[in-house]
Amino acid sequence: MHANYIAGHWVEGDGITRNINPSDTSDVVGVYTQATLSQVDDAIAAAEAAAPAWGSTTALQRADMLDAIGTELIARKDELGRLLAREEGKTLAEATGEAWRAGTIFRFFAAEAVRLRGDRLPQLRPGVDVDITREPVGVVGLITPWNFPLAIPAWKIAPALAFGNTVVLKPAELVPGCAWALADIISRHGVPPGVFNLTMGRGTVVGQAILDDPRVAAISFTGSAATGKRIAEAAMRRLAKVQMEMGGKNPLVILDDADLDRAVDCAVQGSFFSTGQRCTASSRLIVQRGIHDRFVSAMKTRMDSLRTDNALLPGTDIGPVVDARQLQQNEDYLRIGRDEGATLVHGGERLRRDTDGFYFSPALFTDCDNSMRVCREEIFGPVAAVILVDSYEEALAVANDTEYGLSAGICTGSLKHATHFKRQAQVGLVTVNCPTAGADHHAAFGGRKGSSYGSREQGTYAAEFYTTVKTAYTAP
Ligand SMILES: NC(=O)C1=CN([C@@H]2O[C@H](COP(=O)(O)OP(=O)(O)OC[C@H]3O[C@@H](n4cnc5c(N)ncnc54)[C@H](OP(=O)(O)O)[C@@H]3O)[C@@H](O)[C@H]2O)C=CC1
Ligand SMILES: O=C(O)CCC(=O)C(=O)O
Repeated sequence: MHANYIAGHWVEGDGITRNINPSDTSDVVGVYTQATLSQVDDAIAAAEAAAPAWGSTTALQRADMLDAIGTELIARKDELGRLLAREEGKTLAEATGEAWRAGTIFRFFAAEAVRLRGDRLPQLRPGVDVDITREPVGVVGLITPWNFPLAIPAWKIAPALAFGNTVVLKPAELVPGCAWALADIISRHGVPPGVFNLTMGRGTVVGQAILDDPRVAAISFTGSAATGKRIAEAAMRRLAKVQMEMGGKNPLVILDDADLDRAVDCAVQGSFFSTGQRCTASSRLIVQRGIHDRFVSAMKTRMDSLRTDNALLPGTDIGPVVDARQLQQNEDYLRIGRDEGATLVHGGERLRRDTDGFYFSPALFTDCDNSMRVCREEIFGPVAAVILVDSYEEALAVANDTEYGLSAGICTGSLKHATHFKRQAQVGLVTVNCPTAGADHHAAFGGRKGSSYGSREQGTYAAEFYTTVKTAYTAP
C-alpha cells in the first residue's frame, strides 16, 4: 500500500485506490491509500506550521533542494516514464519525455529561487525609502489532473517551494503513482517535514477539504471547466488566491499557402498525440478551400500509418484512452457529431489488441460547422473536426468564435497572415507552423476566456501567483 506523505511521515488513510493500467486492465500498477478528512486537516496544519521557517530559508538552500530533486527525476526518467506510461497510457517516448520535463522544471525553478527580484523606487518624500519585495503566499493547495501526472504537479510544486511556500498536493485519483513517486523523491532531499504534503483521494472529498480550509492561502488547479467553476466559487467565498487552467477547443488554421506536410504534422501531433488528452490539443482544424481536399486526403494517409496500441510497446504512436469513462465520452461525441451532420472520414473505432485496454483509433470529422457541439465542447480525446473556410478573415473569425482561449495555431507561408494571427488570436498561446500543443517550461503558460483564470503558470511568470508583493516605506 502506498501511503500519504503528511508532516514528514508516510500515513495510511482508510480507503484504497487501485491504479489500473489503461493498456492492460489486468495490470494493477499499485494500490494507493485515500486520505481521511482528519489527515487532510493534519497536512494543512503541518504545512501552516512549517511555513514561517521554510519562508525564512535562504534562496540558495531551497535552490539546492530543488536542484537535487530535478536531478533525480532526470536520472530516473526511464523508470518514471515507464510508471507514467503504465498508469496514464501515454506512449513510453512521451512519458519518458514528461519525466525529463518534470526534472528540468525543478531545475529551472531552483535557479528562479535565487533570481527573485524586488524593486527600489525613487524617494517622493524626502528621507523616505521605498522598497518592493516579494514574499511567500503561505500554504498553497495544488489540485492536479490525470493527463500530465508528473509535469503538471512539477510545474506547480517547484515554483511554490522555490518562492518559500508550503504545499498540500491532491493529485487526480486516476494517477496516484507518479504523485507518490514525486513525493518519495521530495522526501529524500532535505525538504523539512510539513513543507510538502501529499494527500491522495477523491476530488469531491480531499480536494474539497483543501479548497474550503481558510489556512490554505492559495489554490492552483488544472482540470475540467466544470470543476474549475466550483473551485472558483469556493475560493471566492473565502477570498483565497486562485489560479485555474481548464479546457480548450483549440483551433489550428491551415491556409492555402501552407506547407502541406508541415500542416499535416502539426495537425496529427496536436490533435492525436498523447491520445488527444491535452488541454492544448487541436480539436478544430480550420482549413481554407484551396488546400482542403489535399489536406484531408493527406491526413487520412498519415492516420493510416499511426499505430494505436499498448503504451509500453515500441512502435506505438497512440496509447489507450485513460479509462472507460473517457472512452465512452469519446464515443458519445462521435454519435453527437454524426447526428449533427458531420462526416466521420477516418477512425473512431474501439480496437482490440493483445492486452485488454481502452483502445480507440484517432477520429477525423469533416463537413463540420463551428456551431456543432463537436466544435464547441472539449472532447478530450483523439477527435478532430475539420471546418472549411474561404478566407483568412473567415478562418480567424471561426478560430476566435469559442468560449475557450488557451492555444491557437496557424500554418501558412505568409508573414502578413502569421503576424496578424499572432496579434488577433484571442488565446494565451499562439503558434505559427507549430502544433498547438507542447509547451516549453521557461515560457508563460495559460489562456484567456473560459480556459484560464488568474495569473500565468511556468517560466518567470509563475512568481506572480506564488508570491505576494509588499511595499515598504522606511525613514532610516
Ligand atoms: N484541461 C485540462 O488540462 C484537463 C481537462 N480535463 C477534462 O475534464 C474531464 C474530466 O476529467 P477529470 O479528471 O474528472 O477532471 P476534473 O476537473 O474533475 O479533475 C481535476 C482535478 O480536480 C479534482 N476535483 C474534482 N472535483 C473536485 C472538487 N469538488 N473539489 C476539489 N477538487 C476536485 C479531481 O479529483 P479526482 O479526479 O481525483 O476525483 C482532479 O484532481 C475530462 O474528460 C476532460 O474533458 C481533464 C483533465 C485535464
Ligand atoms: O501541451 C502541453 O505540453 C501541456 C498541456 C497541458 O497542460 C494539459 O493538457 O493539461
